[in-house]
Amino acid sequence: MIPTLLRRGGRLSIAAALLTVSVLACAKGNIVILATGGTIAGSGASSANSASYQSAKVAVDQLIAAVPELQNVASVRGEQVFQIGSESFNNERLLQLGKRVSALLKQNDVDGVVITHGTDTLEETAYFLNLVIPSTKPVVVVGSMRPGTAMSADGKLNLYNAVSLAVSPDARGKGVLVSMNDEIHTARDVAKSVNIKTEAFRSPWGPLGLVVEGKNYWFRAPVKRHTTASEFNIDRIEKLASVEVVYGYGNMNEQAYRAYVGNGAAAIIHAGTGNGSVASQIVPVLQELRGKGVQIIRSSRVTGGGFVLRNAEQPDDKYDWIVAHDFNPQKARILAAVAMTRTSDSKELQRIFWEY
Ligand SMILES: NC(=O)CC[C@H](N)C(=O)O
Repeated sequence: MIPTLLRRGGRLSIAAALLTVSVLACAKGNIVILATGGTIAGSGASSANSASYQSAKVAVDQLIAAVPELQNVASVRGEQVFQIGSESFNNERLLQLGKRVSALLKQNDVDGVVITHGTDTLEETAYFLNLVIPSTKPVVVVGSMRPGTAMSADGKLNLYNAVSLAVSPDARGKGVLVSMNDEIHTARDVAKSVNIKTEAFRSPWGPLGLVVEGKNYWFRAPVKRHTTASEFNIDRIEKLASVEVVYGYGNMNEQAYRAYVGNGAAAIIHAGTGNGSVASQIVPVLQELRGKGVQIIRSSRVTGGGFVLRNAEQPDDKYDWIVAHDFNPQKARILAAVAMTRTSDSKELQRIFWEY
């Protein structure tokens, strides 16, 4: 471009060329970091405190200031949405965060959003956003396992990778992503699998790729419906359905199921043993609750790859129950809570569990 302009000669052309070059050099994408708390905003008493510290202490502007390298990859600004441990997320906070993400992504001056988040329920928020945000712009959810005050803290690099991922054109249209420990995961699959190590997040079907020194290396892409291909849209959701999880174990009793339904639960996620199996004394209870209109959704408490199929272990067709397929119980709760804003038909709900 410059030689062409120079050949045409004249001072104006040279000035235009220089202006174009400097605009191109500065044309970094705009990323908004929505901070919600967690260990990535944590602070400990000493640098040796990698595991005992207080989460949700450091404000978003301090997080950004601590990584000046962010400004090399994007124009970054922050908003403090919450300052909480992610165990204190609830449906109202999910909706508030989702609506803010959706509003930001509609702006022409926003190219992507990074959400800093505690790791305990990170996979639930990320999957929720994956279902309801109608945008191809990247949304990257990131946390850390050590507070910024600790030796070998992982937050800075995780944040740098998350921002460089969020500003990448090749991250568009891949649904909500989780970037931790140099890996890129789809929000659909990823789950916190270890609670003390920096390699805390795993996807049973593998990560989508790696991010190394701000460059993405992709190996696969999500095939399930998400974001712009989803039938759910945060802009049309004002309240999530009441869905509760009951954990399966030996010596099960019926009290938790009945208590939740008595309190208005529209669906119960049965976090069953193995294949989502149901103890013989619980089967008639779940049949009775289904008869009252409550949806019964069988999932597995198995970590790292639960997989529940219809009519395996229990006759789901006969009982009109639903299976959660490969979703862990907490993600099954999110999907059911979103899906039941649109339908209370069990066949439709089962279709949704296969498709998303
Ligand atoms: N590593 C973490 O982020 C855990 C801290 C806290 N329990 C949270 O989820 O926010």
